[in-house]
Amino acid sequence: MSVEGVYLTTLASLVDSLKGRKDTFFAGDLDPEYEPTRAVYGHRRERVVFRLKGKEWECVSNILRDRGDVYELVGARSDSELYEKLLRAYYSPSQLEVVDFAGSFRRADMALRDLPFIKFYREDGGPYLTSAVFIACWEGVCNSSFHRVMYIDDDRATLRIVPRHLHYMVKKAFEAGRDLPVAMVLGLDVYQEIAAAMSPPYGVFEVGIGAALSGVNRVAKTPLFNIPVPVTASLVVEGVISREEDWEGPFVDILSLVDERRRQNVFKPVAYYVNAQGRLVYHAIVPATSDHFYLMGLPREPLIYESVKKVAPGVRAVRLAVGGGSWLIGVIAIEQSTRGEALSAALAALTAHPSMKVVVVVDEDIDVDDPLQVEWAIATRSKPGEDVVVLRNAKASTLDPRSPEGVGDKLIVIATKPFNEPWSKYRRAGVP
Ligand SMILES: C/C(=C\C(=O)O)CCOP(=O)(O)O
Ligand SMILES: [Mn+2]
Repeated sequence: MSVEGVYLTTLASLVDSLKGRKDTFFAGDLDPEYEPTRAVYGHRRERVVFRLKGKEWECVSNILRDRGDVYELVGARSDSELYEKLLRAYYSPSQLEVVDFAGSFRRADMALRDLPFIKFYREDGGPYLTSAVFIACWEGVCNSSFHRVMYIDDDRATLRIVPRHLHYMVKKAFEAGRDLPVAMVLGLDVYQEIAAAMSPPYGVFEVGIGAALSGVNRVAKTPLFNIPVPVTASLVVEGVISREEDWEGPFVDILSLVDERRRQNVFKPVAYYVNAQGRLVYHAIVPATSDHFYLMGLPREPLIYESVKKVAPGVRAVRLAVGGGSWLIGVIAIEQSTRGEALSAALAALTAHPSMKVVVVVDEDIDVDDPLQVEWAIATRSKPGEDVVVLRNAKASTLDPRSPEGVGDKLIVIATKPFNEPWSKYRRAGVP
């Protein structure tokens, strides 16, 4: 939601911009147990603003109700503009300017119980933070990524670390006989959130990507661990990811399934810092609702698009379908220019997003946002004996109960018109 071209570069300014808007539901004080989930489920088409009973936080949910909200925030009018903007930031992260930490944050006397932990679903193993971003640096490389955090007590919380960059840093620190110092950041602006979800190659600091998107490139280095954090954050918690393990989960994830309980490392807070305005604003992402889909899945689409474009220059659209939790099912629309291109496009999509389990390739006349059109394409344009490929035992999503330990099968469905056949047999009849 850029206001006349000015990007809303803090979560507080975004919340302020919602005041008086008809498309916002002001829910008042909510009990942190289930009430935020109920409010979001009851107001899917509205932004939801609330306070958590007994806590100081202003919370906002449903920031991203649909793709249109992402376009508006990034200043794009179409997928191609959105992808172009996200990829430009991805390949040209901003140079970060380091400013004085004391100018942006002040030390606060807080404990984990003061943070906006919410129990979202009956099946959740405890109250959770769902928009905490962890920033860590190891041997000159800094990384920023989302991790769900489960409250244990005032000094301990477990976080889910899937085997990506933070996992690698934690492993390296443990091999060196050390806990990993981190900054847990809450209330980041949405541009930094998108960047943290993009997963660029190891060595690229996501905060530079977020800065390129928002235009705010200022970071401050935390007093104890010297970790650069965006000055837009509401709260910074310095702490360590310790070698101690405890239970994390169960937790209802993006697929609306109960992700299993696992032994995970314990986060131990050391010092809390509130932004200089003293305003605690939090993005309460209700799992398996639109904020989750558009913050976790959508930032992967430009990377899938780019990968597909290498082998299929006529790629028209890329979707992580909401029916697959915006994570497991991809739909790719291409204008075919050579034989075999559709299969290569499917392989490129699977490579770009290893959590993708099913990929359907359709022609350019199919609307990738309309599951009925995708079904129609499968029904009329695919010949299963030739157009269905199953790959076994590849890297897969840890969220899929059919891919234990993140190893699973892939399904490719080519639902494009056979390359050499005429369109006349395959075109949908029009109404004159
Ligand atoms: C744990 C994850 C998401 C969630 O809790 O909703 C990330 C899963 O990533 P994979 O690489 O697909 O396992
Ligand atoms: Mn990274």
